[in-house]
Amino acid sequence: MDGAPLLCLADFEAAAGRRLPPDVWDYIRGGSGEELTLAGNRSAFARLPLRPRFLVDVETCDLTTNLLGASLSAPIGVAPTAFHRLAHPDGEVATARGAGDAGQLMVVSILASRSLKDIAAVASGPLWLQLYWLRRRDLLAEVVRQGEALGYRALVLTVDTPRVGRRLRDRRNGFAVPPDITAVNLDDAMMATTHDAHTGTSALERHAREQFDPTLTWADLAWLRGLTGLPVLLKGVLTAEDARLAVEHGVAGIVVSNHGGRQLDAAPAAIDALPEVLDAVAGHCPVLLDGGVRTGTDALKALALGASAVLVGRPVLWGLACGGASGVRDVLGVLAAELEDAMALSGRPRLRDVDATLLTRPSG
Ligand SMILES: Cc1cc2nc3c(=O)[nH]c(=O)nc-3n(C[C@H](O)[C@H](O)[C@H](O)COP(=O)(O)O)c2cc1C
Ligand SMILES: CCCCC(=O)C(=O)O
Repeated sequence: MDGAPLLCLADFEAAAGRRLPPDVWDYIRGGSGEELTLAGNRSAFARLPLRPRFLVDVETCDLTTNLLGASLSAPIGVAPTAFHRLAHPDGEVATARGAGDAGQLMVVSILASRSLKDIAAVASGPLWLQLYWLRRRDLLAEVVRQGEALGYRALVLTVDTPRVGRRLRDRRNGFAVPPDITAVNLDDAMMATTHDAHTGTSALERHAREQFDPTLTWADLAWLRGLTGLPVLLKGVLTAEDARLAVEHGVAGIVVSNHGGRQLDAAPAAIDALPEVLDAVAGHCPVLLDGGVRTGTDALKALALGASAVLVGRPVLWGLACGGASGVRDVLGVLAAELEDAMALSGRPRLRDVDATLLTRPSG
């Protein structure tokens, strides 16, 4: 690691930005279109003040929680992001080690650059597997079977990506995935286009147009359910209407997310979409959130609104770039320490005390 101490996630971001090649850095940090949603994910958190209570015994704050049967040291996990070897040579194996050391959940992307088997072999914490709906259903089914056999505990189907958003940084850079980094859990021939660099276009955008199935509808979920006994969560839900449909289709959970501002630009900030989704779900399944979580107080705000946990995407890649497994452990550790601190300083020592009164004055 650099000489300067890395005390908050912004420190990891600055250090990672100095280490990574400019086109990879742009791929990681960028959003789509005018990057309104990317900025909104942060500014929406900043607009929510917390209402601390005092004269509460906060000597011990308990962050431990249980999510779909998995015990976690804190309600904070790793969001699925593609190609971790872009950030560190050990890729997802380092991430899984770091997340396990931190006692936290890792959601592994179907576009992981290490095998599901190697990741599972080092993981001491729970793993979930994220899916994109591929036109090649045979490959999708094979990945699901493999994940289930290896002990991945849930599937997270990302619904906000019928195609990849207009990411102008990647188009300007002619971004393509370097030839030595591949989505090893999928077919090499199918992934070949991800390495195809052309100025003015993004190889990942072109790849997704070819390989992701944009005809996916609610009716197709039954096919996925028929393949596996694993719980299925949907990632990318932003409205009450879709949340209600998700519950009707028997999902095990929902991740409120706008894909870190990388898909529909002008989609609502994740934290702003959370209340309507929670309202519609009415306790039928856990609701998680990702997008712009950078501090313990951000996490506390999402939990106060009713989220069961938060996930972080880019910060994990910053940790990886700064120090591999220990960098990931440290990023997750800083976030958990900040959350613990915020719980103490707001007079909410247990997660069950973290409720809407942290944000809104109770009536009466
Ligand atoms: C570089 C990068 C790659 C991503 N790859 C995936 C992916 O493979 N699957 C997926 O569902 N989401 C993917 N995402 C979205 C994340 O899961 C998550 O929604 C987002 O990063 C959360 O926002 P944050 O980065 O502000 O924490 C990716 C995000 C980034 C930044
Ligand atoms: C082809 C999709 C690339 C992974 C992804 O979801 C992202 O970059 O946001």
